Amino acid sequence: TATQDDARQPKTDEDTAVPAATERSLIDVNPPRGTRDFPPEDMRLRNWLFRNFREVSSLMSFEEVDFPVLESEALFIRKGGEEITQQLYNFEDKGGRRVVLRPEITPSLARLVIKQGKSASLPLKWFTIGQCWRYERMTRGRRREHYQWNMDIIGLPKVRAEAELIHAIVLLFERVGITSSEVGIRISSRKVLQAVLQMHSIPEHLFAEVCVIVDKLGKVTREEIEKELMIAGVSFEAVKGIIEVLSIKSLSKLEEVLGSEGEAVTDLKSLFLLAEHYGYSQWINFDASVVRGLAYYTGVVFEAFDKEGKLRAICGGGRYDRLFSTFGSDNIPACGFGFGDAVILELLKEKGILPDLIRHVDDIVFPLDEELEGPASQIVSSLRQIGRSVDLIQDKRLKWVFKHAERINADRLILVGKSEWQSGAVRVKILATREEREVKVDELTSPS
Ligand SMILES: Nc1ccc(Br)nc1
Repeated sequence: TATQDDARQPKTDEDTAVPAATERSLIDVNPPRGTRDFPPEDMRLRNWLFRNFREVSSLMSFEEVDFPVLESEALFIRKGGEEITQQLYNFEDKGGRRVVLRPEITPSLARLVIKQGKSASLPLKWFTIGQCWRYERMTRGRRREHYQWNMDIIGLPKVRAEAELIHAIVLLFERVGITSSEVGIRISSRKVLQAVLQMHSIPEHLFAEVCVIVDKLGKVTREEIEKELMIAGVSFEAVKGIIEVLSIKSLSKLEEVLGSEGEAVTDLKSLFLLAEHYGYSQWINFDASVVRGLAYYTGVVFEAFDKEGKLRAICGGGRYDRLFSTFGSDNIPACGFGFGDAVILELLKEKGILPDLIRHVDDIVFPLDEELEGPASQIVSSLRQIGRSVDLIQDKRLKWVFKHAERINADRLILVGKSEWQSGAVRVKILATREEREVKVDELTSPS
């Protein structure tokens, strides 16, 4: 468009009549703060990643769903002081409604399950890939949007659901070339923390808030954690107990501390046994410090991380068995994870294993002069009719066309020339063999 042309370069052709001294102010060509454009090369990489998300979802027999990026603010108002609810991209629309650009997917998913009611026969295995937003003061210069692959299993109370979700994550890593020596999946259960709070008679209503605070372990100082826990009403003794239990790194040690009968230990032992059967034990380890930062998790929680510790969590998730009742619905057990589009690509880049995503087109068609544009269009149409991708080139010199054919890895370059056309033929160059010959037009669409 004119603006883009102007943006690219000032006009120098004498035949472009630009008034001598016009005031032209260039628009800001950058996207809004914290957001990204996806020019073709980046879009090819994003599509490659999303194709892998979709293929894993299909391997697991998950159904795709989608929701509006715009949601009612009420869906995300919850106690517990989570970062995600303190950074809502919220505003009032022209109808005076309080709305948000969604910060996560799970509440929308729960909303749709409730809306579908009995017509949604459980268990449901749903996935989506959607853009999520946060409004963060740009002081930290972090992105304000990212895309998340979400996989959720609704209606299965047992840890075999979590075992399925972790299998999906492992399958994804294997597909994109990541190994278990580079990435691990830390697993724990919030029932560990629940047991500790019960041991110290900490009231249930503090559970979610304590989880959100404890999730900051490793991100803020231990003193800060202890201070926030005390402010939240957790006794000094309980704070010590919490920190002590969360430093446990083995299930056997956890069993020593909590006993063998509690749900935390039995759930985790079942999950690690299932992992053996799936054959992905080498990807996972128990780590009691994993609690995740979302208030609504109630059971098993997990997150994938790069073992060099350079990056933020690659993905994370867990069981949320009370979310539906907090929305006023009959309660439905559920678990799920979110897998962002940014950290995984940073990791692949850092490992030097980003895929080389070349362009390709089956045919390039180029009329050698203007009066042959009609015949060229006729050829293009017949080729596309049989499903061949065709790049029709106009207003270029032949030298540029040859270079372009190499650049976009065309299989064939079809030159429409006057003399050949008069005998119902065109010149075809096969790029792979560099062979060039005259071909009858109706042969172009026959399987070669
Ligand atoms: N929840 C959320 C949304 C957007 C980004 Br970027 N990160 C996290």
